Amino acid sequence: MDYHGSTVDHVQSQASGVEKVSSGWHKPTHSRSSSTASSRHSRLNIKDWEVMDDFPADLNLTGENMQDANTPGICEEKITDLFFQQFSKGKMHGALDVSLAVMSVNKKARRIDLDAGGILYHMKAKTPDLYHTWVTKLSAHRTYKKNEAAHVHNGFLQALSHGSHLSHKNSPMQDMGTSYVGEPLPCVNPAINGKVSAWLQTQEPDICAQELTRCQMELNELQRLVQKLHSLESGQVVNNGDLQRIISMQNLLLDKPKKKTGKILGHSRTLSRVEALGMLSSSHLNSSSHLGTSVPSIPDYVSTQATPPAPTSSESKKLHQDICSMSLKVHASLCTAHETLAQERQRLLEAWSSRELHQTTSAQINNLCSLAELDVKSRHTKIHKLSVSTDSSEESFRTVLQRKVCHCLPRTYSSSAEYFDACDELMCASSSEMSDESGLSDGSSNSEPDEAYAMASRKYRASLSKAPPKLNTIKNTGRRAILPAVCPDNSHVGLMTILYNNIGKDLSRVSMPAALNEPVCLLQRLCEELEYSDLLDTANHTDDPYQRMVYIAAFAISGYATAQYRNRYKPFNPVLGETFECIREDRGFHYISEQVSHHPPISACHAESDNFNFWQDQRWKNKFWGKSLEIMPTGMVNVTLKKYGEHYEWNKVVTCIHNVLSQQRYLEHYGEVIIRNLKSSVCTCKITFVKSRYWGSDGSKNEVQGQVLDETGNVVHRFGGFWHEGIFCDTLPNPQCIWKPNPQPKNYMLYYGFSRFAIEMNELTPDLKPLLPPTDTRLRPDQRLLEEGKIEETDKKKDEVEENQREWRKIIAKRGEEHIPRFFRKTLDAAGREVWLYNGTYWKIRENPGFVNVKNLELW
Ligand SMILES: CC(C)CCC[C@@H](C)[C@H]1CC[C@H]2[C@@H]3CC=C4C[C@@H](O)CC[C@]4(C)[C@H]3CC[C@]12C
Repeated sequence: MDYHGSTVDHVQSQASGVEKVSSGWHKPTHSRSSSTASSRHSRLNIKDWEVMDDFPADLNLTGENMQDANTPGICEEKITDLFFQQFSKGKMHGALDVSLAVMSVNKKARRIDLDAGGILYHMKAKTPDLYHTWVTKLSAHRTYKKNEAAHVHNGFLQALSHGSHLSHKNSPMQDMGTSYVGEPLPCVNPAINGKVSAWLQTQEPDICAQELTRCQMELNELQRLVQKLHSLESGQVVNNGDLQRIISMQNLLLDKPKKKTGKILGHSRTLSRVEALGMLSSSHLNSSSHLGTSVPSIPDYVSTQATPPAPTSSESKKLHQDICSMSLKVHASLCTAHETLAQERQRLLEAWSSRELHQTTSAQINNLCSLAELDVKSRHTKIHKLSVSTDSSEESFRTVLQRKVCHCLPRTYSSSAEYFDACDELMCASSSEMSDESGLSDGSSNSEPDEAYAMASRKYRASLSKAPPKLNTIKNTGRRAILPAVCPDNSHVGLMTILYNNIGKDLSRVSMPAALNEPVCLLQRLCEELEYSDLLDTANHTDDPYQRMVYIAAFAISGYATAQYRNRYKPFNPVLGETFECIREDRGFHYISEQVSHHPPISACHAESDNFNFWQDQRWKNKFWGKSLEIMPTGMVNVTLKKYGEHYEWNKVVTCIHNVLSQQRYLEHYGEVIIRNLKSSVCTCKITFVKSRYWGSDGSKNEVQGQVLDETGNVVHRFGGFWHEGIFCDTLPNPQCIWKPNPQPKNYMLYYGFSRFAIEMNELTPDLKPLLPPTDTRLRPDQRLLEEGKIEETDKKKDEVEENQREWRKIIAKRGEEHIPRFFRKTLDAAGREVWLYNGTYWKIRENPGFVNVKNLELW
């Protein structure tokens, strides 16, 4: 399989050595990636992507066909009963459950993406034929598995109604495949058991299926009669396919809303399906069956096609009668089927809205949902569609008035121009798109074989484990060592429900309840990248330029360490003009940051010490793949070392939030970082954040490897390790561990997973308060309330802050003005990129005349 044509061809042949690349497909480059590489490829049109809500209308395969989906000439991948597997050199290297993955296809580009949460496959077919074959087979397999899942789901409910535990040996769940093996199935509360049981007993589970089968038989009979009549009277043979199409069109048209306006009303999904098929079929019918522009109803069709001017024979008279009576039967059966479906729907609705059942079973229902993933899939489809739009308009301001988590039916919010706390922009990207390529999926410029990486990785791990651990000695910094309140449990917050309730919105426009927030904002998250600023101090005292580079590299890696424990909550999104200062006498630096742009959101920061200057402006793009969200930062990080007058600059890698919508969320960083010394070409550094190898164990997670190269490209130093565990450099005169993350504070899981450094950031001491500008994050009331554990008040306050900001922005816009950041100015760097640089005023004003004596922004 191929990600990006020729690039990947090249990478493949290098990366996998003797890899047999099939005539049609290439192996996915899953394990190495380059965030920089992604920009090399032109972006394909988003509109060309379609999220498969299986099953393609024109395909008529059954899942059974998929048991043997080893399409010839399609490399070494195959679809087995449950999994998409990848083979290389005869070894199975990875597998994903195709039926549970979100599948998006791009026919034009012949691309297929499968997002299974933990694993993302991006594939490209070499020919349209192969593309078609794969889409067909994958879809057929998924449909088959879905039906199977629905069956199991049914079995599950029946088992519930009989009070049996599903993990019973012979439970249908056993057939579901390895993905469920070992997972404890929901334990059933007897009260619910009774309810479900009563409910199930009142319905005959197969009645609907029986009705439909009957309908189908009758329709077949009707079709036979019409055909016969037609050939008898006109001598023409009615095309079997035509009639079938008409009938299926009729079925679809039943869905169509009464009102036929140009605008799509009602249930968008049903409509789009109808419309899509309608477009397909009607154009097809127009050309193939002489039926004109409109699609007639069955009776119309029967009368136009089958009714002769006058009955010509007794045989045809008889046929007419038969057709009439059969039509009546079909009508009656359809009515019964419709009624049964309506009743079932009503029962489901009632069961769902019954508070008691709902509350007590929500966990179990969640489980069921994730098992069957049928409904979830359709939501994914919508969410996926939402996420493709870019977020650049003023209209993305959004306040969710009703923040309580609500499991009720989809609700729409009426507020049109709203401010939102972007994940409020988790999503807080400058743009969010469904992408054609990703850092992860990109062909990587990494040329070393996987084995070499794996070996080096084992070596680094062994060396790191021998290095003495960092002692958990809490140095007395005079700062707080604990947050005032523990974090709220947000496991009940159904993200899917929130997103479902916001259908039609870009992901980045969806506001979340405060229980999902952590009491730091993105300006503070940026500051956390300085937690290991001592590495820069060391670099500034290292005379050898190559060794110096090793420390700079370790610093660049260390900024990612905090992600290990920070995937349950999201930072506050700073409002425009918000600032955050951080003076760390103990570490010798002072830091200032400001939110300089709202659309796109940009946070600029600058820190200075005796040894270094550090600055960056943070902006990024989102790519949502259905289950995972990739964050692709676009700004550069800059460090100057005072002693050597050097300026280092590097890019950031992609951060992927896997399983973003579930509690199994985790963060991964991947891609390549290139560190350049802008003042001298004596050395450069390449760091690879290795994408977790899907065939590897947990041992290969969070791997990082790097090299310092001299001017001619020779490797001078090698280092490696894990961004959450430490970095070891074995080429130094004295091979050593150059960085290890600080041990986490006690009970850190109760405190948002914060490090000691993070705990200290938002502290507001009485001596500091009068010195801060009123725009400082520490003074932001909603964040303070959250820190104090007052969740409900936080929600209210957050609305107020956002409302305030919205009003202010409206006023500025009305005046035709633009907000000018106070402490940063926009300029172009040497490479012509737009950057935000510190304008030097903050610390001066703070010192004299002091922020209390100048005009400030009132943000809250
Ligand atoms: C639904 C919610 C609770 C999910 C949690 C989302 C969290 C994990 C997301 C939201 C915003 C994200 C951050 C956005 C931007 C960056 C800058 C990048 O250079 C490193 C990763 C980092 C710092 C992200 C880490 C993960 C992050 C904090």
